[in-house]
Amino acid sequence: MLAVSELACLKGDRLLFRGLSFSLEPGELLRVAGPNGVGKTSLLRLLAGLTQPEAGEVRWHGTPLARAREDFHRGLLYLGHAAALNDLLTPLENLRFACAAAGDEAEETACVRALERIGLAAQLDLPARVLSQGQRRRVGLARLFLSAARPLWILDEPFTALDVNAVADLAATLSAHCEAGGAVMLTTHQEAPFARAPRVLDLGGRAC
Ligand SMILES: Nc1ncnc2c1ncn2[C@@H]1O[C@H](COP(=O)(O)OP(=O)(O)OP(=O)(O)O)[C@@H](O)[C@H]1O
Repeated sequence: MLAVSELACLKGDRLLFRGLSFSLEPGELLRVAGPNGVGKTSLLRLLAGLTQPEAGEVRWHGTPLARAREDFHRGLLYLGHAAALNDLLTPLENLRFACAAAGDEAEETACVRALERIGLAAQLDLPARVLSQGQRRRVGLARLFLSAARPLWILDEPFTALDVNAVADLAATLSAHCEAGGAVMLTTHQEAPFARAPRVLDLGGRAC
């Protein structure tokens, strides 16, 4: 699905990593590990097309990303580590806006169902500014339930601020996506009860 070869990432005047090669196949869950500041978020942002690599190549189903951008972005769900909500809008409005911005036609009823599924049934009509950190995180994660058709999920710290039950629920959702033929690449500093242990890509040992 995704093939990364000889990737290098420069931030400011600091080379975070170089010569990074790995692949991600359907059904796989890949956890990017390593200490704070090693470059995990930078790697995910680079793969999501938000920044450019200093060197190396990313292929999507065998085609260099530069020539497969449209197809890649149709197949990708990227959730960054910040909740990125408009505080004046409700969870429902935020979710519909995020879907529209990503080019997804999300019916109101489907969005309501996704928010209920993620545990926000009682917060549907509240302004996002009054939500707790865990609830803000859940608004973003509700997109998972509207993105089954996107095979590749790249998630930066998706478990942050979630309670124990929500962590277990999210781990089950990600495991189910992989079992259905999707792939997940994520960063997290905490353990989660995945159905199968994730493959680990440790950036710590590769840092420059
Ligand atoms: N514009 C920049 N100029 C210089 N350094 C930068 C710039 N942007 C990011 N960095 C540095 O790049 C490094 C990698 O940051 P990144 O957010 O990718 O780390 P991370 O592994 O995700 O860390 P964490 O576990 O804390 O989330 C950090 O040391 C950060 O300070």
